[in-house]
Amino acid sequence: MTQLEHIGPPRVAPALITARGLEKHHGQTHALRGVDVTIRQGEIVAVMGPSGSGKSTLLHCLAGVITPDTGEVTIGDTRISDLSEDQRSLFRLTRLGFVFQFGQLLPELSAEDNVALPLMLGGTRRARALVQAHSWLERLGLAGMERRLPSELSGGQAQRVALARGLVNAPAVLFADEPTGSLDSLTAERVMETLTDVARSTRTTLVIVTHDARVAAYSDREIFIRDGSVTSPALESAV
Ligand SMILES: Nc1ncnc2c1ncn2[C@@H]1O[C@H](COP(=O)(O)OP(=O)(O)OP(=O)(O)O)[C@@H](O)[C@H]1O
Repeated sequence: MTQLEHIGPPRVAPALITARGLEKHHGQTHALRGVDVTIRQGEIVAVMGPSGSGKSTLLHCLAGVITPDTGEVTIGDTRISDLSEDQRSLFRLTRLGFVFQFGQLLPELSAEDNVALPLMLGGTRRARALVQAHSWLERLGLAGMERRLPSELSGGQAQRVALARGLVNAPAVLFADEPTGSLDSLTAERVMETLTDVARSTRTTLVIVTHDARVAAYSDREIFIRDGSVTSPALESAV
């Protein structure tokens, strides 16, 4: 690209996730109190806040894992609240990726089968799914470990396998809930570098729930939640 091509108005990516007026109760607990969130295509966003503030509840509403009591979530041109439960499952399987704190790899499956699983559940044949799984494992520095069981991997390696599994279906959005919470700080940094490098190079939108400022430092933007409401970063730093 020449320097001239940089001249002109800044290119602003379109909104990919729009949530409006999200309210959610868990029993007596008012976990979300009218949350509005807009996340743009390719953005890396950290959702931060104290324990119990509603971060995971927000992530689960955005990803269609749970439905809000009121309010709407749109991803791309799909209004999640309009989908039936089966349609939401299929949408999650084919359009979204997930990474959790402890990886949640299936212990009886090898690394390659764990990564291939979302594709196979979506109807891809095993041989073809394994080709893509191998390519992601190699990209994440795990070539040669395809046949290992999760118990034969280090914590950082297992979390990379979980990243590969989250990315294998080329999701529009990768949701990560405390993705480095079970790792030591050096391994956590390496996993975050890998995660954000891959997200940037593939233009994958990344939503990370974390209470760790070192993890949030890898994001483009932070959304702070306190007592179920979004607060501004300036307000948060004053609290
Ligand atoms: N399934 C549930 N049943 C009852 N209460 C729940 C349930 N899930 C969450 N809560 C409550 O809702 C509130 C928000 O929980 P949430 O898990 O979203 O917070 P969080 O910010 O992700 O917390 P943490 O950082 O500790 O994981 C908390 O008070 C929690 O106890």
